[in-house]
Amino acid sequence: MSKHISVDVAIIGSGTAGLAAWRTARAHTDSVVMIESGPYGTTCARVGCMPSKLLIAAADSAHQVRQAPGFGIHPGTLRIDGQEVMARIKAERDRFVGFVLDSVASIPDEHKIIGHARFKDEHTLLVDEHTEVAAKTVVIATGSRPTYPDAWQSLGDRLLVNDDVFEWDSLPASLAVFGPGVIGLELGQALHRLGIKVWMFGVGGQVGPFTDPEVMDYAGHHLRQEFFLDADADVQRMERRGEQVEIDFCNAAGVTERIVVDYVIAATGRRPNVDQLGLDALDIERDDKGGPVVDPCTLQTSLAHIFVAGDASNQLPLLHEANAQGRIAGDNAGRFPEVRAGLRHSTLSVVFTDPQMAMVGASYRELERRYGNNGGIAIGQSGFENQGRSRVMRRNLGLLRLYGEPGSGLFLGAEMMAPDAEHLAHLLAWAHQSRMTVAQMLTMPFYHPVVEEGLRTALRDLHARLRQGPAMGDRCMECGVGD
Ligand SMILES: Cc1cc2nc3c(=O)[nH]c(=O)nc-3n(C[C@H](O)[C@H](O)[C@H](O)COP(=O)(O)OP(=O)(O)OC[C@H]3O[C@@H](n4cnc5c(N)ncnc54)[C@H](O)[C@@H]3O)c2cc1C
Ligand SMILES: NC(=O)c1ccc[n+]([C@@H]2O[C@H](COP(=O)([O-])OP(=O)(O)OC[C@H]3O[C@@H](n4cnc5c(N)ncnc54)[C@H](O)[C@@H]3O)[C@@H](O)[C@H]2O)c1
Repeated sequence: MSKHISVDVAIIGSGTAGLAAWRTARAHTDSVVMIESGPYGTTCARVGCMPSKLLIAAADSAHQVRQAPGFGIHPGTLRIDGQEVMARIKAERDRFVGFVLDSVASIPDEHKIIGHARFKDEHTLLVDEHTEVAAKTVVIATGSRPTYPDAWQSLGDRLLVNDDVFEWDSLPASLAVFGPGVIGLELGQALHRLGIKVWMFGVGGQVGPFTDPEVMDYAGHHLRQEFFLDADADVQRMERRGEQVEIDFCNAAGVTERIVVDYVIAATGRRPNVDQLGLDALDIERDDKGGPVVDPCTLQTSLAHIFVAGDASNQLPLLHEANAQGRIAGDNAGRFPEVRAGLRHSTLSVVFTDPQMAMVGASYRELERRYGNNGGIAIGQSGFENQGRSRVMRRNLGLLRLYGEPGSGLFLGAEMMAPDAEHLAHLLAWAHQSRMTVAQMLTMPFYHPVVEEGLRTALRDLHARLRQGPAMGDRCMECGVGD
């Protein structure tokens, strides 16, 4: 090691969590370093949230053109220029990355080290072979990376992960997407709507983030109307043939079918980047996947001066969580040993499919565990097929299920595939974090005609099932003209 430094706080990773940790730690001390082994710019801006939403925005545009005849509008032949689509995505992506690079540039040079960090011991990090950092506290904010079966490596450059999609100069003709989870569905549906022939394969029947079987069934059924989706696929063979990939799978009729695609996208989950940190050098408590056990309120590990934030913590791999966790961990690392329990928000996640998917508060599976599966919770629901505003917009697809606690009437959580779920989910998350009862939520104002009236229908249903309000009629008034 050519250089030895000593600091109060060392942060490993300069993604969303690392940058947030740097800002909050800096409020306590100027003796902070942030170590980064890859390019600056964050996963969110470079290969995650932002480019994926840009791709989806282009796909939405194509979809609206295709939907226009349903309103009596006939825009003519749709032409999708793959080069222009990708050029806009990359230009806007670069703009978002540029904002992050600007804020990284504003961090003093002495606070930044380039290289891969690993632990030598509880208070010492080695960065590549050039710097040894002695730190009073450490924040691990190393993010996550895609994971897929090793055997798929044989596909060479025909095997892609999300990062690769955003480097395309144009759009391919055909794809197989493995993993109908969050990334697979967002990318797969968008690419299908951009004219690519998409086959999507899953395991075990899981679709999207859902744990409520009714919402999952609804989503699977609806998505299958749009593109090929086998959520419990029997894929028998996958082999590279020249510049393409040949896949044999057992189709719904039980017959082996062969497809040939330009690329395979692996969207089969992500793993925290904690396996190359030299954790074996530490006597730190680990979970069953080998990651450090992390206190959700302080973000401390069993070694009190080592914190984990963002995707690396393996809690909720979402952007706002990375930011919130980074702030808590950085604040605690800076103020150590006077650590504080930070505010953890109610769970809120949104998948930008069409219709969107969302989860709020406790999931159905969590509540089943907590309350038992013998009717322990009350469930209210509403469909969006006949919801007034949704029908007006011809976006009348969706199922919203709300969970409430019998007796107290507390709102516990929700799972949904619904129009504008991103907005419904925020209302519900705010109510959940405010610990509102279903009765209190029903006293809130609802405009007309809006998608939120569908939420009110589900709340009334839940209220009735909690036996705190009148039974729902077969048809609710607001589906048509409103209250
Ligand atoms: C395709 C896609 C779409 C997404 N869409 C959304 C969305 O719409 N909404 C949402 O909320 N979330 C979304 N996410 C998730 C979100 O992007 C992540 O939760 C978030 O970016 C994680 O931030 P982070 O700081 O934990 O990790 P990162 O931003 O990945 O930062 C980790 C950093 O640590 C560095 N590093 C790793 N190991 C070391 C080491 N040993 N030494 C030094 N540096 C190291 C890495 O190079 C990296 O720069 C999406 C993710 C993907 C992949
Ligand atoms: N809108 C958003 O907020 C957003 C968008 C993208 C990603 N993310 C975050 O990134 C995380 C990771 O996303 P992801 O989609 O990679 O993971 P995921 O866990 O959501 O989905 C992985 C899917 O792959 C399936 N699978 C696993 N092995 C398989 C195999 N061999 N063949 C076929 N299918 C297989 C799983 O059953 C699951 O359905 C998400 O949990 C989310 O937190 C969020």
